[in-house]
Amino acid sequence: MDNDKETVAVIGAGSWGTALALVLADNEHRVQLWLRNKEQQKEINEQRTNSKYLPGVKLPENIQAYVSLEDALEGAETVIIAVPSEAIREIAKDIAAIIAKPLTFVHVSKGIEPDTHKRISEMIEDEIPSRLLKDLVVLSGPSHAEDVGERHPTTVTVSSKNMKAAQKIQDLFMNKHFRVYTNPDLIGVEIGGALKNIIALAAGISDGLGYGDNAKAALITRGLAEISRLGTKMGANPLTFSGLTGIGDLIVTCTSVHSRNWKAGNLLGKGHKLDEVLENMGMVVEGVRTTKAAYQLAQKYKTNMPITEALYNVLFNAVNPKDAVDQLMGRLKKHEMEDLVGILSEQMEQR
Ligand SMILES: NC(=O)C1=CN([C@@H]2O[C@H](COP(=O)(O)OP(=O)(O)OC[C@H]3O[C@@H](n4cnc5c(N)ncnc54)[C@H](OP(=O)(O)O)[C@@H]3O)[C@@H](O)[C@H]2O)C=CC1
Ligand SMILES: O=C(CO)COP(=O)(O)O
Repeated sequence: MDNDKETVAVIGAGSWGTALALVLADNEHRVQLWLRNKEQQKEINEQRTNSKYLPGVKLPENIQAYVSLEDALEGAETVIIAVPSEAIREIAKDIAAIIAKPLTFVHVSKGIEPDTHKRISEMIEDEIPSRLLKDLVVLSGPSHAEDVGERHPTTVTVSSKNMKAAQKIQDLFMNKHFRVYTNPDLIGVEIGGALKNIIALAAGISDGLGYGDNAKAALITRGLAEISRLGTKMGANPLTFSGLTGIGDLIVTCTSVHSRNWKAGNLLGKGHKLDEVLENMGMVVEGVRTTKAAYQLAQKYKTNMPITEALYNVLFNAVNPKDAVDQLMGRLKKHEMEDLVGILSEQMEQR
């Protein structure tokens, strides 16, 4: 493994930024972790814990927390952006105003922007001028911070327009607990990571309603079908959806009690209101915003996404979760492999 030691800035000390800082620190890099809360900074630097976002994990001395973005970026060649998708533009703009030379950026966020329908890498490209953007890499896959904090075996994928840069980030993070793959399909990797959160919210609702494993398996399988359908139309390689950033992340987020999206869905299924759920979570629930974006994208690309549509109605049109499930189950009968049938009949017609 090629692990040259370097100074890495991690922007965002939530659960994921902190867990990734730990991986980098285990690889003996010097980690400069940026956050906005002075109390949290003091706790990390003095007690070596981040009790709000990653309780029970001892952080090594080579992680230093900063509230000044300038200080966190000082001497860093690589910048990991680990804030919720809603904060990406603001943070990217702030970084661009500070740095003087091009740096490698890695984003680890999972979302799509409503209205613009931009992926995270596209939002970063909008905000950081190309002269300051050496390379841009995404890191995604089935990886709850809580498990990474325990150093449990975890696998993720990195992707970039420049695969040499992706390989460099693979080396930066890779260790015996954290295995990193590469995949050149940047669109597929970003779309899979973003859209699985919609299905995880739905799986949480299903569990909250007291429906069983059959319902969850159905949501995961048919969820993957609609993610692949939209993702392929947006330019992704369909094979990516059977990989870590597709089915892999869908499985972990729909089945883990650690998932913020599943937890929020679970409370909705139990009858709590969306505002109340989000207020009490204390951590980001990306699937809510992405449901809006995916609902708009389904219309734009004329793509059938019944689970996304049902969830959109629960979140934004006050449809009762049980009624939404009844509507999903009561739709017209259809062929399971409708996309495949469509492709095959087109091919037959062309012969
Ligand atoms: N948690 C996980 O296991 C994983 C998360 N992800 C993705 O990583 C991203 C971050 O998630 P996660 O770490 O869980 O989120 P958390 O809710 O745990 O933490 C969010 C962090 O971002 C900071 N933040 C929020 N808004 C702003 C803002 N406007 N400006 C600056 N900082 C801000 C928060 O700071 P403050 O405390 O001051 O509010 C906090 O440090 C998401 O896109 C998520 O989908 C991906 C894989 C795994
Ligand atoms: O993306 C994740 C795991 O891979 C985290 O999902 P949650 O935000 O639902 O916890």
